[in-house]
Amino acid sequence: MVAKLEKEDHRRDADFSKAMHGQVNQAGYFAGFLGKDKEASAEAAKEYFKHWDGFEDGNETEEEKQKRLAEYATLTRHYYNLATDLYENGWGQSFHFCRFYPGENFHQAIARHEHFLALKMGIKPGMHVLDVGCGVGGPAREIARFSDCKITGLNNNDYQIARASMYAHKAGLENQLRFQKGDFMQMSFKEETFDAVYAIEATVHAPSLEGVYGQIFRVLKPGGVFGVYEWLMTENFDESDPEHRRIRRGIELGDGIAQMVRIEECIKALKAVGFEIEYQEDLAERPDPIPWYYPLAGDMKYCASLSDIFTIGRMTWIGRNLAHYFVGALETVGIAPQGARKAADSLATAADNLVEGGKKKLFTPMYLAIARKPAAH
Ligand SMILES: CC(C)=CCC[C@@H](C)[C@H]1CC[C@H]2C3=C(CC[C@]12C)[C@@]1(C)CC[C@H](O)C[C@@H]1CC3
Repeated sequence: MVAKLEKEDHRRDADFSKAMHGQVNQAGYFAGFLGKDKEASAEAAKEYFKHWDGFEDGNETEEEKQKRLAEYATLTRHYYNLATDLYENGWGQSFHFCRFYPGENFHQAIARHEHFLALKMGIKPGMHVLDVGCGVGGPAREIARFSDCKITGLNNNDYQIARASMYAHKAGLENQLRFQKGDFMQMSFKEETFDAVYAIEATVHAPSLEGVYGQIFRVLKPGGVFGVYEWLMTENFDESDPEHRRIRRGIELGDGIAQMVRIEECIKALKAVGFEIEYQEDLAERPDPIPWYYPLAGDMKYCASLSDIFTIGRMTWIGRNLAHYFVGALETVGIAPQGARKAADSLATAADNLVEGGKKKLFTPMYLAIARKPAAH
């Protein structure tokens, strides 16, 4: 019965995705953006923003919060229905942050962050690895090449799965990569399937870290390793401070997150499901000369290549205004779907709050934990 209902849900989501995004094309954002079905896009925007409208300041009742947590799967799916093309166009195919060295360009730094995780986890050639919340597969392609392993990508958004599969094919990596639709809170993999599991800035979308880490623990082989870059509020975050709550809410709203918790809760959750923590570090605390949030702050002085000028220039005052009025104009004349401007604006809100949270050290997008499932379990 459960399997039948799950199949029906999957079919419904797949139909919606096809209706909204149409044919998956290689051109990415612009062609993809204009080819959207207007009605389905408006529906995705309505379904996403109904969870936030009126509660932007972070003042909501416990009942409202519980409702959002219960509906995390639809909330996240619709967030990525709205955000994926904007992300790809503005950031690339690896949906995460990273540290930067002076002179290192944006895409090199992003790839190094992925290599660092693979190295810390000790991913070896031939291992079968699970990527939880794989996006459009940027990190999976990089880690498959870097470590010579096989990766299964898990994601609950059909559009992202289709794009990840298309890119894997284009890269000639079909033998190493496969992508599967699924909910990370109820994975359909058999227990003890994978040698290693990683999650890059993805498990923050879960309604409970213990829930998703418990699933990861279950599908790992005994002795297997889990590596995660987690989004968390730091020990400086004060729940009773309205400014802190406003920043957290801005990040949650703009990034499709039902609820973001503190570092200590992440550690507690890892231990509670049975992991032995081998390494933990907030990489945002390293004394780097360039802050992780510089691209979102539009800080042009750190650009290290021509392509950086386009990526970072988008977030300057001029770039942001151009994007705002351009998307707005396209929506007004009916070229862009209804809700496109609101989606783009909510990403701008996300950017502002991520930068503020980063500057005030209230938030980290790169809490690194390497945890092992005990061998004799
Ligand atoms: C949402 C989670 C858990 C992870 C994604 C992290 C980042 C890749 C995104 C967070 C905020 C996003 C924004 C953009 C790209 C992807 C993020 C950095 C844009 C730069 C895309 C282009 C738009 O015009 C502005 C966006 C600001 C926010």
